[in-house]
Amino acid sequence: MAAAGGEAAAGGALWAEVRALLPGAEEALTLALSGEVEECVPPLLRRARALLYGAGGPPRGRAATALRRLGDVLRDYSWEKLNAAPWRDVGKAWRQVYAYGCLFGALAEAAGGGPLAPAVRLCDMGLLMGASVLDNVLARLVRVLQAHLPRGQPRAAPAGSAQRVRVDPPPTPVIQPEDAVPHLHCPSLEHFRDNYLIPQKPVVLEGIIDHWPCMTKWSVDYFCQVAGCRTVPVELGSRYTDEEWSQKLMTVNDFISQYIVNEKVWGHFLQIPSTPATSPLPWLDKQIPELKQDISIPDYCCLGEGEEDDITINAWFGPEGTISPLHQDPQQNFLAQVFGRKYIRLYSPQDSENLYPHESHILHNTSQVDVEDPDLIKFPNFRNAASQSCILMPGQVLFIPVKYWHYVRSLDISFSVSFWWS
Ligand SMILES: O=C(O)CCC(=O)C(=O)O
Ligand SMILES: [Fe+2]
Repeated sequence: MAAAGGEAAAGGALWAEVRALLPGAEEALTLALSGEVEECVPPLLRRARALLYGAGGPPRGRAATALRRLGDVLRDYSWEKLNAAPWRDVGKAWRQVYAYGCLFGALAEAAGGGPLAPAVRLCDMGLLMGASVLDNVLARLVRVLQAHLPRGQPRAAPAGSAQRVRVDPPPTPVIQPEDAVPHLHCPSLEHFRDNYLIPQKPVVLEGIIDHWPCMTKWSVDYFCQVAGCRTVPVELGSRYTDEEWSQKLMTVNDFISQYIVNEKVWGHFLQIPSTPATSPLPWLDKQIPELKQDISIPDYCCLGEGEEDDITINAWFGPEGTISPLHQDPQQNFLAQVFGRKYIRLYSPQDSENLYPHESHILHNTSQVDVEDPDLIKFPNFRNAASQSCILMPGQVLFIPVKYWHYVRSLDISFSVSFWWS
């Protein structure tokens, strides 16, 4: 009895915190949308709102079941709209309906007093695929839910890993001094601007991120602890040009246990040096602000003309052997290495014709050449392309000028953060 009473009290505390995120009165939750949706949708939203406020406490029993179902219907209906057109053409109102579907579903789960992982997943889906509603309530709700989850455990070694045959990693490339990207320690803004930004020359900057909290805090275990239960977008496949490459949503814990901890096993079975990678999608920014607090925007970005809010921050977390094929991006880039090492090869945009970009529009920014094993019969001019290379070490930041071609291979389990700026 005592235990049940304790659980009820804990559930009550959770509901009180959840409820405090929502307006006090039913009409104050306006359900405003930024555009038109089909006329059957607003009554569904209002019905869900009435169920939420009607009980005076957490919806229970039939009210909870009805709220959960309405959440399902709102998500299913808007999901079809989200997938019926290219992403940029999907109306914001439909993404808001999807977010409301996630919100009502997550609230029904939280009210039910059961495990909270499904509610966390719904919040993440809404954050990833929906548009912000009620002053970004899903981000605030997931923080509350996470605080009530048991804190993630450091990962255990995979069962039987000690007996498995380990594959030797491919050798670390040797870089000739004449091909090495220059290194600079904390240059002044002017020196960087005049010698690297204006002439568009790559450089490795040292000493500029040593004070970032991520440098001491972040590790695979730390991610399991702060974000293990969070659903994030992941890219699976050794390189995005491969046929079997795909994107998937999965929890950080699942990604780590399947693709980071077991990566040597993969390498052994598949006899390939490279294994799956995580995503460049903005989950760091949107979903897990705890991690974003541990980094900052490099001061040198102020030399650009764009606004700080327009800087795109990408997180790259993957096992040893993950490859980003040779490609170019439309903005300047600071690629900051937090842990692990990366081998990076760079080619000037002036060499583009020697790099054989794919012909299709979608892969036009990607070279067809496998730079570490080029087919010189198929791509003979590749031998005329001049490259620079570096092994990016933890604490170093590589400046990649806009449109500069870059090829990246992780030499260890690696985490990098890139800042795309203009
Ligand atoms: O680190 C990687 O694998 C790729 C990084 C990259 O392409 C970028 O930051 O633009
Ligand atoms: Fe890139």
